Parts: sequence; C-alpha cells; structure tokens
Amino acid sequence: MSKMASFPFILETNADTKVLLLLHTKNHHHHRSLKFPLKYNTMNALAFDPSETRRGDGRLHYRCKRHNIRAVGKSVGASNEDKDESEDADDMLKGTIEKSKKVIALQRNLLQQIAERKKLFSSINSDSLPESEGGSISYEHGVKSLSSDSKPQKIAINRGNAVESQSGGIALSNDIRYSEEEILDAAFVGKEEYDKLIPAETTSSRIYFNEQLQNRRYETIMPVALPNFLSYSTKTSTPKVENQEGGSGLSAKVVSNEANKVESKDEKTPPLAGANAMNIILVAAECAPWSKTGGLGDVAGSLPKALARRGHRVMVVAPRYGTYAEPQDAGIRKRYKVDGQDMEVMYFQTYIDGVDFVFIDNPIFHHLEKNIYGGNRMDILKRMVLFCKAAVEVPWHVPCGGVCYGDGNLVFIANDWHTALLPVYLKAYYHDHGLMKYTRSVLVIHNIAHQGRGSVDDFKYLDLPEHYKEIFKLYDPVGGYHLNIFAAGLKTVNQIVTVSHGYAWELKTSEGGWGLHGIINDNDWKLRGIVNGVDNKEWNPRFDVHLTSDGYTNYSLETLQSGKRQCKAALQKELGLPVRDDVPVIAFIGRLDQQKGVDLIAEAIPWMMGQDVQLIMLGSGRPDLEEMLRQFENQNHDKVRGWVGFSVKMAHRITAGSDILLMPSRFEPCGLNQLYAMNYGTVPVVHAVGGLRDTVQPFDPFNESGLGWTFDSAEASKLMHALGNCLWTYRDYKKSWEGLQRRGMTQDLSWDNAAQQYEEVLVAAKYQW
Ligand SMILES: Nc1ncnc2c1ncn2[C@@H]1O[C@H](COP(=O)(O)OP(=O)(O)O[C@H]2O[C@H](CO)[C@@H](O)[C@H](O)[C@H]2O)[C@@H](O)[C@H]1O
Repeated sequence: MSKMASFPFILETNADTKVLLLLHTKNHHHHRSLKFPLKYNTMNALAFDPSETRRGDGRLHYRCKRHNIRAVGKSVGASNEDKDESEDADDMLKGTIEKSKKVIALQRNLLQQIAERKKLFSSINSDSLPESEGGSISYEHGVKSLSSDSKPQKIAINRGNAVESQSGGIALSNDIRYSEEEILDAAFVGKEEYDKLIPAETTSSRIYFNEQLQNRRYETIMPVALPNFLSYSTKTSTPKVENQEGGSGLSAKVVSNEANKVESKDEKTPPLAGANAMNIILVAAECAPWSKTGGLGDVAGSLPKALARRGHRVMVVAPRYGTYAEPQDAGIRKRYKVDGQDMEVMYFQTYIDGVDFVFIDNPIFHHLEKNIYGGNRMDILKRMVLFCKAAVEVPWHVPCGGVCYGDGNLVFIANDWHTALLPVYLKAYYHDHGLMKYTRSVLVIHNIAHQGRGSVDDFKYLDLPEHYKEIFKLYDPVGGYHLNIFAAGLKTVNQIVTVSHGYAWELKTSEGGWGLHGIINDNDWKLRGIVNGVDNKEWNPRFDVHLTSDGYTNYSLETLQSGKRQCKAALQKELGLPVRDDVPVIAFIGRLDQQKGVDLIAEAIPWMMGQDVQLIMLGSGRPDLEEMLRQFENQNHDKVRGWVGFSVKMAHRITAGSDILLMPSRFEPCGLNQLYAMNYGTVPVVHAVGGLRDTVQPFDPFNESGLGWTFDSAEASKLMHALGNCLWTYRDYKKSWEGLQRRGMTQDLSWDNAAQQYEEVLVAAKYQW
C-alpha cells in the first residue's frame, strides 16, 4: 500500500498496488464468505471507518461498517512474501477473469438458443411472423421453413419426435436442471465445481430453470451476473452487472439487453414442452370451423393449436362431412371393412396454425354437416366404426409434411363415445399383436349422457375378437345387459380426462355418472379434470370478425363501456327489439335439450316478463323446445326473441351485445358459453354444477369479488332469485357491475393453461404400460 491517508480516508489509487479483499457479505438469507482479488481502484469509493482500521502482521486491515466489508491490503513488491501473495492474487484474478469469460460465453450461447426457441414458437404460432421478421415463410407439406435475411434457419418437424432446430441451437438429449442456489453459486464456486455445473456440451443440452428462478430479481456485486438470460418467458429486471474486466468483447450488459429485446417481442409465449414433446393425434366426430354442433367442435378446433404452440407435433382427424375449402386430397386410398362391406376412404388434409388437419372421406359421412349425429342407431354406429378404424391408421398412411407421424412417441386423444372405439381397436388390432407398442390413448369425456348404447348383438358390427365382448357389456337396472361403447373405451384407454374438476367428481356419483359411475370409480386412478379454455382468436371482442359490420364494433377492456353499448344497440336493432341502453339484455345460447335447462327458463318467463328486461334465446335441438322458443317470442314480441337455428355469427353477436348470460343447465361438464361471455364483459348467471361451478365464482358484494351469480339447484325459483339479484346490481350498483365485467375480462381463460395440463396427462399415458 503506497500510502495511508488521514482518517477518515478514501483508498487512493496507485498503478501497481493490489488489494486483497476478504469480503463478508450478509443478507437476510445467507452469509457468504469469499475471497477474490480486485484492483484496488475498483473500490476507491469505499470510505472506511477510522476506528476499525488497524495495522498488524505487516498488512493493512480495513473495515467498512457501512458495506460490512473488511479489507486486508498489501503493497506489491514490498517484500518476497508480499510478492508471493501478490502473485497469488494475480493468479486468482486471472482465474476469475477466465470464469467470467466462460460465463459470458455461456450467456451468449443461451441467448442464441432462447432467440431460436422464440422464433420456433412464433413460426408455429403466428401467421404474421413473416412480416414482423422481415423474412419469408413457406409451408411445404407441413414442414415449415423460415428464412430471414439476418439469420437463415430451417425448422423441421421431425418424424417420431417433436421439434428440432437445424440451426444447431435447441434440440436435444441432456436435461440439465439448475436450481436457484446453483445458479447463484456459479459466480462463487471454484473451477472444479464450476466445470461440474456447466458441462462442456451445454450447447447441445436442454436447460430448464425453475419458475422461481425466472421471476427472481437478482443483484450482486460480483463481476459476473447470470440472471437475465434465465428469464425466458417472464419479465425480470435487468440485473446489476459489474464486469470490470471486459475482456470477452461482449459485455454482460449487452447480453442482458439482448435478452430483454428477445423477451419483449413476444412476452406471452408459453414454455416449450421440452423433453415431453410428442406426436399427438386428436380424433373427434366434429371440428370447428368445419363441423360443429356444440362444444366438442370448439375443443377439437382449439386445443390442438395450443398443444402445437407448446412444441408438440399435432394432428386432428375428423370425418369429412362436406366440401371444405382448405383441405386437399392427399391422394391416398385405403379400404376398411364395416359390417362385412369394403369401404374405401380418402384423406383430405391441410395445415393451419401449426396443426395438421386430416379429414376422412367416405360417402357415408357426406351431407351430414348439419346433422352429424343424425340417422338411426346403426347408421351412426357404422360411421363411427369406419371412422375409428381409419383414424387409428392415419399415422401410418397420411404423410403430413412429407413424413408420416409413425407410431412411436404417439398419443391419440379420443373424444366422447363416438371415438371411444379407437382405444379398443388400438389394443385389439395392434397392441395385442405386438404392433404400435409405443402408441398410447387418452379418452376425453365431454358429455357422459351419450354413451353409444345398443343391443349386445350389435357387437358383431364392431369387428372385434369375441373375447372383447365382455368389456362392452354393461348391466342397466332398466334395460338389463346392453352394449356400451363408452364403457369399453373407458376401460381400455390409458388415461381419462374430463372437462372440469367438478364434473370429474360428479361422474363418480350415481346421479352424474349416468350408469357409468361404477366404471369411472374403478378407473379413478387414471381420471383427471381439466377445464376447457377459450380460443382467444375466435372468441375475443377485440378481434371478433362478427363485430365488424352492421353497427357492431370490436372492443376491449379499455373501450368496454362504449363498445358494449354500441354492440347492444346493434343487436337490438338487428333483432327488431326497442333500442334502449338502460334495459338489461339477458341471453341464452345452447343446444335445446334437457341438459341445458331451457324448461327452467320457460317456468321463469312470466316473472321475467314482469321486469323491464329483454330476453334473447338462440338454440336448436329438440323440436318441442324449438317450438317453445317461437312461442316465447310470439307472446312477448316487444321483449323476447327466440332464434331457432344454428348461427355462429349470431352466437358471437349475442355474446357481445348482451349484459347477462343465463345458463341454467341441469348438468354441465364444462360449458364454454359462460367462458366466452366473461371474455366479452357479459355477466353469467348459472346453475352451480360441473364446470359452471368451477368457473363462475359467485359475486360477493361485501368484498366486491366474484364473476357472476350462481344458484344451487335446478329450480325456477332459484333461477329467479339469482337473476333478481343480478338485475338489481345491474340497475343500482353500476360500479359493482363494472367490477364484475372487468374481473371476467381480465381472467386468463386461454387454452394454453389447459394444454399444459393435457400435456401432463399425455406424458402419464406415454410412460404407462
Ligand atoms: N344454436 C346455436 N348457434 C350457434 N352456436 C351455438 C348454438 N348452440 C350452441 N352453440 C355453440 O356451441 C358451443 C356450445 O358449447 P358448450 O360447451 O356450452 O355445450 P355442449 O353441451 O355442446 O358441449 C359439451 O362439450 C363441451 C366441451 O367440452 C363442454 O364444455 C360442455 O359442458 C358439454 O356439454 C358454443 O360454442 C356455443 O356458442
């Protein structure tokens, strides 16, 4: 040390003086003691407390109370001993610089990987990417190739495994999970530990960081800071980085800024499925927008896209009921036997939003788009036998993007009784013969009320070995033994999902299981409830294409009041109702059958008509209920509109233009309309059952919380009571009403949440034997 200033003092600089610092840091969580050399000019701003400074053992001891730092200083060149220590210090300094460089290189590498993953996501996810990236994008039989001037790369979707980046970044085999402590310690540990922590093949490894770590704010006085690159899909603050050496040519701050840029481009990107990425084929009797009679169509059209966004290779297989614009003939013909008759199928396919849509074509499906489940029992059964037989072989026969999915790392998602034969065929035709060994299946229950029941004799149409008959046989106290397709599917499949937690519970009761509760209880170990999501492209007031004409308008949370008012006026005008902003508009949308509780509305109509309200009902189904709707309108022409039919456009417009959505369902596995309603600032009044109970938290006026009104049993009086309270709040408590609307609109109802949970089920199925 060249000189000591008078106290209190600031350490003065001198070119060849080094200070060996013994650092004791302390915070609420841990004590750390570490040793490393610094050039003393890095700390020349530290004021030391004179009372703590003392001289002894030939070295200078300083203590800084404010920073809780003790310093032991030595002059370089003062003696041999000093020299040794100084050289030690030099070595340590060099070591630290080396480590810093390595960590910065690691950061740069990881940032590249992050950027590539982001691109991969965007390319799967977004149609608008080509413009925003300034590159070009081409779909070539499902292989999406993306080129941009700055960073040419090709992303190929691979057979048998999910996603691979050919530009060398992402893929691969090793899973390394770093805990928070490990990352923090990376800056402190010695070389051996450091090398253990960051293996040489890091660049070809998947690196995961737990969420806590991603969200944490890090500040450290160490020269190397790691944290910002850890925040892949969540926001973090920029860490404080003090890189004194700067020898790498890339400052950590630059690295951090790049990470922020990458992040801000697409903040809501969900995480990749990572090592869980697999091939998924969802098989359903309907798929929106091509075919839809209700919620199943919506789910088949939306869930696969959310799974694809997670990095899975995803296909939807549905029957081709009509002539669709996008899907093209894949040029493949296969024959299947149904009831002893050879039937040839063709395959039409298209690739949209990262999903392969394959439609199975045969004349028995034609002209049924408006009557998917129409015809007699045998007609439906034959359609479903053909459909399931063909669907289970699609991964072999239909090359999507030039490459078939294959049967390794493959999971089928079957839906409701219509496709419950698929897991049975998978087992009987393939697994039992050592084929498709690694293919698994999941069965989703959207509605247990429809089960594919028939006479036991119908078993012969299923084309299965005789010993399979037993799993189809079910005893019914009324009808005796019968054939039950849902029952066989539930027993055979690897995992079962239903569309809400509440319904998962109800299915196990004799009231909710519709005769299948015994089987569901037996298979409880493989049952899970996952609440449906909302397709935020389709059902979003901000982008809704049905709100762009006829006086309607798109709106968002910010423009909720004016936007909704305009939509309400447009709806009243379109339906010929008095255009009044102050009258509450109550809506019902749904299939007209016993399930939806339309009869409860009928009972409540006289009371409702005594109120100053407007009621709009849209539905189709049972002829007697359709007639009832017409009557409501005829008898209350100034207040009621009963639209009989199936109109997607009107469903959207009614959801946007109404104030209240009524869902008095007797049972409701999930219910999508109440979710759509909340997304549009329309307040739901529902029977608290199944998914309705799960998704509509009752309004609490004392705490200004909740999302709508619920009633606890399917009775008209309860409906009136709940609706009465709702109307009262609408009229007299505007602030509370706005709160309800806002809370509804700000929920995250996206499919991404559900997709993540589905992924867990698919993984469970994959590792099930
Ligand atoms: N007349 C009409 N015109 C236009 N659109 C109409 C319509 N009638 C109904 N829809 C639309 O069909 C869908 C109905 O979905 P739901 O989930 O409410 O009921 P559904 O009983 O069909 O579905 C079953 O499967 C879904 C999906 O899992 C579960 O949510 C649900 O509880 C279960 O009963 C909505 O998109 C709705 O707008």
